[in-house]
Amino acid sequence: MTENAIKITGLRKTYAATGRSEAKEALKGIDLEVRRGSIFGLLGPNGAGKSTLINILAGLVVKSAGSVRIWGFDQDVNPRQSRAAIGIMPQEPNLDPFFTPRGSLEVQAGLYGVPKGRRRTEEILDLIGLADKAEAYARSLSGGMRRRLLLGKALVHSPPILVLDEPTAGVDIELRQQLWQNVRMLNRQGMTIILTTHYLEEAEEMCDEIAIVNHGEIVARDTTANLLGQVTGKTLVVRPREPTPPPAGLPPTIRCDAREGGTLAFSFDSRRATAGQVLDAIREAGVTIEDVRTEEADLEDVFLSITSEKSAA
Ligand SMILES: Nc1ncnc2c1ncn2[C@@H]1O[C@H](COP(=O)(O)OP(=O)(O)OP(=O)(O)O)[C@@H](O)[C@H]1O
Repeated sequence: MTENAIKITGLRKTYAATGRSEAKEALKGIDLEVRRGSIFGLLGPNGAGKSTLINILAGLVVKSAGSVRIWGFDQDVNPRQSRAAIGIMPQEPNLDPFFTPRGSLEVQAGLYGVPKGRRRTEEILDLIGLADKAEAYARSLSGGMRRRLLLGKALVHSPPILVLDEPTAGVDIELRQQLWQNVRMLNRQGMTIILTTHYLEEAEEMCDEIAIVNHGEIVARDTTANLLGQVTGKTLVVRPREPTPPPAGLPPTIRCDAREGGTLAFSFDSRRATAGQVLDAIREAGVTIEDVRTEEADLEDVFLSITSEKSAA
């Protein structure tokens, strides 16, 4: 039987009350399994509990209840092995400004007890594209280089699982692509990848499977394709040649709302009609189309469809 990369059961976290704030139940009993070898997306809005979950995996936050197994090691029974099985690229660059990239990687390897003969410092410098900056002080590195160094630090102990916490927030396109190339390559070599992101497009492109966390609970857990397939509502935004009110005479399956700026938004269910059929219906209803664009499903749509299904059930 194959062990999962991660197996979480009944995980709860309540942050204690402080003088200023009330106690906060950040995780309300999470069950989650992540398959070995997958690229797994953990999605959710701000404050959903993603960082809390990741920090528990990293051993930085102490859970209130439940069990966490990392690469088969129970965190409570084998804390050292479970910590060694995971590498975390944190959200915030927490680099010592006086270390060089080579120095940072060496220190990190030392912290994980990697013997000198088994360190992969030069290989990692190459991978993250910092070989020519190996002796530069961290404070002289660009934001993008710092991010890459954080990825390098997460890899020094050759963990089988890599966790990336919002790796592309505020990152330019070039760095984003480089980062994803690296991640794909590591995954091809067998590494399990877990990433959090706010961007559904990114998750759609990268992840095999996704869990959506909201208010400390998992509200959806499926393959990416299945999850996106749940969003069947589509919208065509039309700019009419002349100012036009929402036309009468549309089929009942198409809804029309007037938007600011004189555009009309036509919403329909993609299981019932194609965009071409909707465009025909719009023309038949007497609208002359100057311009048209589609609105793609985003994380919000997935949330809306999931929560409305739950409340309708
Ligand atoms: N140290 C803390 N003490 C008290 N409450 C906390 C602490 N850390 C997080 N919280 C609260 O727990 C909830 C979950 O926060 P968490 O940071 O895990 O969410 P998140 O999904 O990672 O959000 P983001 O995307 O903004 O990082 C939030 O309501 C947050 O205010």
